[in-house]
Amino acid sequence: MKVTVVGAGAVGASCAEYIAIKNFASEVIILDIKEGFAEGKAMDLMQTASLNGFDTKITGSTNDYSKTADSDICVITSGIPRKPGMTREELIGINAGIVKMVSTSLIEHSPNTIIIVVSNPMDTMTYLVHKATGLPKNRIIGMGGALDSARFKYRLAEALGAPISDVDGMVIGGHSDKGMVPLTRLATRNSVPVSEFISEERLEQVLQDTKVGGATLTGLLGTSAWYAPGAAVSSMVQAIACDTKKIFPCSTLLEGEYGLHDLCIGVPVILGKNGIESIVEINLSTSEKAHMQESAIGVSATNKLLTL
Ligand SMILES: NC(=O)c1ccc[n+]([C@@H]2O[C@H](COP(=O)([O-])OP(=O)(O)OC[C@H]3O[C@@H](n4cnc5c(N)ncnc54)[C@H](O)[C@@H]3O)[C@@H](O)[C@H]2O)c1
Ligand SMILES: O=C(O)C[C@H](O)C(=O)O
Repeated sequence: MKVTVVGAGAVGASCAEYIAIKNFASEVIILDIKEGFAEGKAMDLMQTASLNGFDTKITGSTNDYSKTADSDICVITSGIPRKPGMTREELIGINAGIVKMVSTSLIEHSPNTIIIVVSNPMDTMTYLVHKATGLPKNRIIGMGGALDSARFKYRLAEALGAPISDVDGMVIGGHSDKGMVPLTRLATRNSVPVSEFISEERLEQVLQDTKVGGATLTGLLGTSAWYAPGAAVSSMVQAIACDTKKIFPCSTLLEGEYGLHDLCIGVPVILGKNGIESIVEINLSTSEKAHMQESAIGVSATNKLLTL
């Protein structure tokens, strides 16, 4: 199993580290445009191998895509992150050009690969990769919902005073401050609806804190987060590499599912060796449907800013 991660920055390196520590891939290539940067990150990570007990071989490359040839999975984390006070959508001007160039370079060398898009604004970048590469929809997957759901579970556990392992919940919709749709109605503590334990007001606070999870961290860190994003990507890579068929909310091209067309947005999917094995259509309440519709309008408006 060969995995390429483009962008050796905060998220790319964290993602490569978690993939290596989980020890399911034989090879991870990290590629960056900055001279020597990916090679340095790869060497530093390889020097953790004996300490962390993994055999994954990590190699760095400065923009040499021939090193990425025949990758089974490629992750795109290249591009600029936001600064405090910015929205993810404001990154489109710089990141669209980077993501377009990177995705076409990747498939030149790995025509059968599965691409996971991380760069922001992620739903629009995932749509752009569709337009730029023409790959089948099961092989282009945006990462957002896995991270947002992890943050949702963190906030739920905090509100419930429960261990996170006792909590389950999912966030669908666009990966944006306004567009996320945390499914509070379906969240549970060990199979019991969370509404049995906490008030509607507290649950609303959990929902709001979840939606601004990325912005909150950006305010604290001065740049956007990397540990949870890296862990979220690595879990998706593992599900594909090990053909687990686990459900993750992912950004995927919708062609009528959830009543939506011609955009990529977060919905539950089954991940396996073919990438997206299927989209899971769950019954949403009237208000969840309305939030999803509103979220889709936001994503489509950002898509319109692309020059395709
Ligand atoms: N989808 C998500 O949930 C999620 C989560 C976190 C971050 N992000 C996004 O991921 C991106 C990366 O964030 P980061 O914190 O790692 O940023 P970073 O600045 O630490 O790293 C980005 C890296 O991309 C490299 N790069 C730029 N242009 C490139 C090119 N053409 N080819 C190869 N490499 C190139 C840079 O040299 C840099 O090393 C940002 O757009 C950020 O908003 C998304
Ligand atoms: O918040 C950001 O800009 C980065 C990322 O999308 C996140 O949610 O951490």
